[in-house]
Amino acid sequence: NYYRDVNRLLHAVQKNATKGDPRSVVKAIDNFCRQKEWAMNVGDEKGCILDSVVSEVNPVTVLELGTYCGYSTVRIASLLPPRAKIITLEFNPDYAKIARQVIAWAGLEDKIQVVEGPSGEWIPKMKEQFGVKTFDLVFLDHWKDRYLPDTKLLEDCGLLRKGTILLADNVICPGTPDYLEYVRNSPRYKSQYFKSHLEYTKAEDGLEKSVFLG
Ligand SMILES: Nc1ncnc2c1ncn2CCOCCNC(=O)c1cc(-c2ccc(F)cc2)cc(O)c1O
Ligand SMILES: [Mg+2]
Repeated sequence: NYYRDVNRLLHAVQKNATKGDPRSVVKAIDNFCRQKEWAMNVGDEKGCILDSVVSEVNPVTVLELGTYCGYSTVRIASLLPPRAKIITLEFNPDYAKIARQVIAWAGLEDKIQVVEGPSGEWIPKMKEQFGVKTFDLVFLDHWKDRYLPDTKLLEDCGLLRKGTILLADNVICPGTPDYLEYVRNSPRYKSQYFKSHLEYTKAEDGLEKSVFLG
């Protein structure tokens, strides 16, 4: 079952990655998913695009929607300045448990807060619960039909500021048509598509980077 698979992914990290070395954790997961079992991490090809956006934005406050095993969480956190923080929301408690251990192996617990529960419930509580004013970067990688409602929720809760970057995974596969239509046609966003491939495959996929104009 799916839980056993993610457990094997964790063991591959603990076996092949150097404790405290985030990039070796990323490498170990990519090798495992390429050679042993596909898993829905953003992967190494789209991961490089993610790295370049993170390095360009140099965010202090990051929100990630959909932690899964923590691959992109570790990838982002490894590029953040010292005081920067990531809040990452995961709905599935089994995934959250694995992600916490992957994050601990990478030695990034101090930068990352894994929050369990549905994004729709937690986004309205961000300010009061975590003292967040606005996010500098939001990485959307959770249920594809939640990208649009959660983006509107982030707007309504005043969690986006002029210049906040939204980076969305899987806009082609599995696809997020309503979200794409919104960010590409709304006067409140400037959007750009980064063509790539579905993690560990030759299928087309890509990331959509959208700047909130306020
Ligand atoms: N806090 C929260 N609130 C609400 N919902 C939440 C949540 N936290 C998690 N969830 C639930 C969903 O989490 C996982 C979402 N990710 C994907 O489904 C995904 C699927 C594929 C894929 C699969 C099969 C194919 F054939 C082709 C592509 C590829 C990807 O890169 C994906 O990211
Ligand atoms: Mg994804």
